[in-house]
Amino acid sequence: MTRITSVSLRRVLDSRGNPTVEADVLTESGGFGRGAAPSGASTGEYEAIELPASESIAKAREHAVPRLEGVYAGDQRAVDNALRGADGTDDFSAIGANSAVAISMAAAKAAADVLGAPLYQHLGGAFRGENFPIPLGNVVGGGEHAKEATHIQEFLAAPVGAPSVSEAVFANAAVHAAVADVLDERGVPAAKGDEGAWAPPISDAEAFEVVDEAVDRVEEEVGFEIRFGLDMAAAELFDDDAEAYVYGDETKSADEQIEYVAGLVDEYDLAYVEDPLDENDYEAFAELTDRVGDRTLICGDDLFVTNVERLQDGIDAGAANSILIKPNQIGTLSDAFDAVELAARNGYETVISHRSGETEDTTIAHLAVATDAGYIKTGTVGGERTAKLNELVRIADDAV
Ligand SMILES: O=C(O)[C@@H](CO)OP(=O)(O)O
Ligand SMILES: [Mg+2]
Repeated sequence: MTRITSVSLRRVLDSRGNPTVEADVLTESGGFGRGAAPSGASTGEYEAIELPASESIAKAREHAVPRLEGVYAGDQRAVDNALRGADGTDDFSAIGANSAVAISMAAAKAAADVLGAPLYQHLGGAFRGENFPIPLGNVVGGGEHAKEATHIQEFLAAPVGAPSVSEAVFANAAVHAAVADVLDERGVPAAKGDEGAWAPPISDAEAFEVVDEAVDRVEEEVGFEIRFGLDMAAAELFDDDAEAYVYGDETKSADEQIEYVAGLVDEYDLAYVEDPLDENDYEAFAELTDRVGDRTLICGDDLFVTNVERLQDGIDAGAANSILIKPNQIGTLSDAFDAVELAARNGYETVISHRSGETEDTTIAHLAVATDAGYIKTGTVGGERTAKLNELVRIADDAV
């Protein structure tokens, strides 16, 4: 029933207006699935390779599509193995991880369609967990996502005490709105960055004050605990030649960076810190985790790139205590599931994540529920972000 009869690929717009790959998968019994690849701006050095959309489509049409016809979409490993076999490299540099992930997601949806099950149920199976992820909502940002704003890439609201997904999602939107009020009161103009977060021309120190104040206001209003966290995207701050983290005119050594982040965790009771150190510095990650890992999540994004080998290195070194999962960093859903499983077996928390360049695709909302992830990072406002958040609200409605 789920035997694939056709795979078609096209170029569509992503949220930055760049071309990205969309895949449609059809099965012999009429099942249909559509998936679209997201795209990063602050990409990790070790990510699978995204090719220009047209090139990736041409290569995938030539090498992958013929291999996929006849494969069972319900057998996700077979689909993803066919993609790996068609590509023949470790990093999808032959057909592009953008085509690979779009097809992988489209096949999963086509199978769910045939089976008459929601995607989270198909992917998670009968024994999936009962938990719903806490959404981490980007409310202030800069770095590679907005020039002339903060050095730290993302300040993320974390509604850890929300009684439901819906209340969590609305709390993050309220923090986003409260940030606008606080900035306005301070006379700071603010445009928005790539993910819809406010991108004010203020220092990181002032951004901490603004977000702290906004979170306090909303916490009082809603009556449950809201904390906040960061994606420092420190690989983007790290200058290899200077061997230092560069914050405008200021630099910090690795030791100073550890000291700085540990201080922030305590001062602001941070719930979450992603990529606080360079993607090649497992040792510094381990040191920071040792210092503050009992009271906050230290998450590896560029560090692990959803790759089980890099995650295993991290586990061996004691680096971080959580992993960001981005299917397009590794190229297939099977690979993303393997990373989630390895993380879970070793007590690492998982955070399923969007990219800064996104589409209306909602797969990651289903993936988060299917894998029982503790968190999902998928923005706060803006259509390509609310597509996932609203899907999560629908799943929560549907699943009870
Ligand atoms: O660094 C990140 O975590 C992501 C998403 O927020 O950004 P990008 O997609 O640009 O890598
Ligand atoms: Mg990141």
